[in-house]
Amino acid sequence: MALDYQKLLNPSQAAAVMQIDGPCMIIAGAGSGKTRVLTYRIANLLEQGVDPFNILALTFTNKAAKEMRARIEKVVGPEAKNVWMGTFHSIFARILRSEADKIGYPRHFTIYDTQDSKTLLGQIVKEMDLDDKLYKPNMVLGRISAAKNKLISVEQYLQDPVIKQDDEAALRPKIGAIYQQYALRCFKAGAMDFDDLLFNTNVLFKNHVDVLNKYQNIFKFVMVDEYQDTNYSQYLITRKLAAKERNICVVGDDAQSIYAFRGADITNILNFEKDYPELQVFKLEQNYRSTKNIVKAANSVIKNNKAQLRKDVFSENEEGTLIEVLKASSDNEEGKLVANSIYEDKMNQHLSYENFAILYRTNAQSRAMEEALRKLNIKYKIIGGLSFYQRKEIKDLVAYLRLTVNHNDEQALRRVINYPKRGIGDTTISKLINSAEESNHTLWEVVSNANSFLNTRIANPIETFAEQIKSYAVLAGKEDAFEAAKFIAKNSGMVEELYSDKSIEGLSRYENIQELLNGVKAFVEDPEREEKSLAAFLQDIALVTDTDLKDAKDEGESVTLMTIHSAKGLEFRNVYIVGMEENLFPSQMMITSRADLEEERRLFYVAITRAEKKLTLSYATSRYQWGNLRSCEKSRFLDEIDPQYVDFKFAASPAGSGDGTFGHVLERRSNLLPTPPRKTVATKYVAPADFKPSDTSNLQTGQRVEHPKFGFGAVTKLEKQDGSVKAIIQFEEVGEKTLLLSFAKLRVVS
Ligand SMILES: Nc1ncnc2c1ncn2[C@@H]1O[C@H](COP(=O)(O)OP(=O)(O)OP(=O)(O)O)[C@@H](O)[C@H]1O
Ligand SMILES: [Mg+2]
Repeated sequence: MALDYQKLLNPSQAAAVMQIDGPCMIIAGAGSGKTRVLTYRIANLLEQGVDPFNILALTFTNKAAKEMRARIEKVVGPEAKNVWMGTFHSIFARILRSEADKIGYPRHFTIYDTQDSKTLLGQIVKEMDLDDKLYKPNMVLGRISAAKNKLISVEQYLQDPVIKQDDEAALRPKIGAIYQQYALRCFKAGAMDFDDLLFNTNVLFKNHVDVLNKYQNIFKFVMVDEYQDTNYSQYLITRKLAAKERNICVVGDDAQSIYAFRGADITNILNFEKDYPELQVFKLEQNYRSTKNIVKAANSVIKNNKAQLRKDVFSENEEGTLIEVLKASSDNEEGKLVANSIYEDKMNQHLSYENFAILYRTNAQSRAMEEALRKLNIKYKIIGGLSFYQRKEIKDLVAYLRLTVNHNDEQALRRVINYPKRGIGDTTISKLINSAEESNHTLWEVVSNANSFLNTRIANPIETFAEQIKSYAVLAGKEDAFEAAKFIAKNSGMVEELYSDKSIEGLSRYENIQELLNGVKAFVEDPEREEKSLAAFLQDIALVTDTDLKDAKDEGESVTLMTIHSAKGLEFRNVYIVGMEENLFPSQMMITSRADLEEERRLFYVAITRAEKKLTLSYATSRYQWGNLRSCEKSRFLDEIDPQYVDFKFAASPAGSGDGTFGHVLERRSNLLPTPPRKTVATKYVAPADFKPSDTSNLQTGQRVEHPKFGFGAVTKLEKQDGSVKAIIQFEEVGEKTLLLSFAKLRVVS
């Protein structure tokens, strides 16, 4: 049955959906249905008889792609499955895999994650005898990444006089040399980092016109969501793909461009108009997501930006409640206020915790929120931060799997060559690395022929290890991913190693390994997967983005916590934007120029426009940063919102209190709380499942800590005694305890 687009869409949306031939662009405000238009546009193409294999839709997260696919499938049926839909990285990783030989890569190339890239850069800086304080991996990776996203190759980087001048002025003249070595090492290891996936796609299309032709014929219709956040490398890929048919449709919002720091380029929107003079432009002005108040407040904020395309966004939804502002005396207090408010709204308005999201500027802010939510027994999930796949034990097992599929994967090899311990010491590993360097072999080639490089006694365990890995490869060639992974987890000794550790953390690491194996099993049993090999599984997990993890471990009804960056495109009934303070939001690091401040303001605009019904902003007048208590000033962004949309009553300093603390107001809030049933709001401390103790060798008095049994507390005194250190800690719930640091499992929370 054909869809009634006139009913599902407003006239401009419907017009954009019906326009099939030729380039089109929709640059419109938040919540105006851009993503909805793309979804129905694909549905319409399919209804018109377009082959799903001829449609390419690029989204910002895999999760967005999944949702879009599910919606289309609902209306047009299972053929929606065959539409090419995904992030730039996942789609082009797939294409690179089938064309890898053309650019000299193995078919089963590894994808290095950011951590792998940084580790490798650290190793290179050390090998080159450079100052690691000057050449911090994070900074170097940022430079290399920026170069790659502008398609600047190693050769160009080394030759460009302007770049040379820049690096010299920054007293970092060796970045080019590091880039060169880094690219070489990745290539030798058969590995690509995230930026390479786009860079190499461009290389592929540039050097192999036949390949480009092939994909131009496949992708007769190209669509891009969140176009404002594409970088040059992505822009060029889409331009090349659409060059033949010119059926390209992009949607975005210049007011929501928030990735300039990663090379996203607003000029891509302007270029688009130049590239396609026959372009049709559609305007969408009605916001369907949020109340009038929220939309007007968002407009009043973004108006302060000079650099933006003028557009009016309005809402026909209800007026809605005013924006609430909460003022707290500290970050912990802020957590409490937010948690209380969530609890209260959930109870009074019969909502589900799924309706709530807490958004913050930096991941570190989640700590105070988590603490407060846990105390009220409110379930939450964190998107981003240290994700499942970044945990040590998971990375260890995944390294075994990667090494099985691609023996040359140097970072994986270095990670597991002596884990679990098999008597291959650091000196030996250094020797192997040097031998590889000197003889111009890969590390794996040296490892698998260790006898030719080292004496027999040292070489034997190394060769045994190599044989082991080779046998895994044989197995992985015959069995599916699950059988292979299960065998490798056991045979490598990892399972036994973790099982023998009976501590709480040891147990949770063991469970994480089981969880990973469950994931592999689900992958293998998914009827929609054609390829069930270990290599296919690895590709799947290499491209999990932070936001995708929302689905990874669904713990039922829970509040969502994430950075504003990961909230792009999403919507929640009630939204809290916390940490509305100068130097935090806008971020101190980001406001050295007007352009940076405008990017921060766009980020604020993105945050506001995630809310459907209720928006709450909060700030604290003091906050722990780097272990010190600092006083903070409220964010200038709060004053930029037109006050007629804001309710400051919760933030008003109580008359006559004079000290500016929030005691009275807190009380007022607490009075508003319905008396919670005792069971739900237990004061008893509950340790989180993933509790991880910190290194406490530098513990200071005054620091806040968390103990798996005693809960939260502050260190009041540290005493040295017979070489060990005793800490006296005042716990909030159980009072003072004296603990020996060498035994106590403490997590430092600030
Ligand atoms: N014509 C319409 N009728 C009913 N609901 C609509 C209509 N258009 C959009 N919506 C709804 O409004 C909400 C926002 O739409 P959508 O997410 O597509 O907006 P967007 O422009 O992509 O927003 P963002 O800029 O945040 O990505 C969604 O819940 C969507 O289903
Ligand atoms: Mg959208």
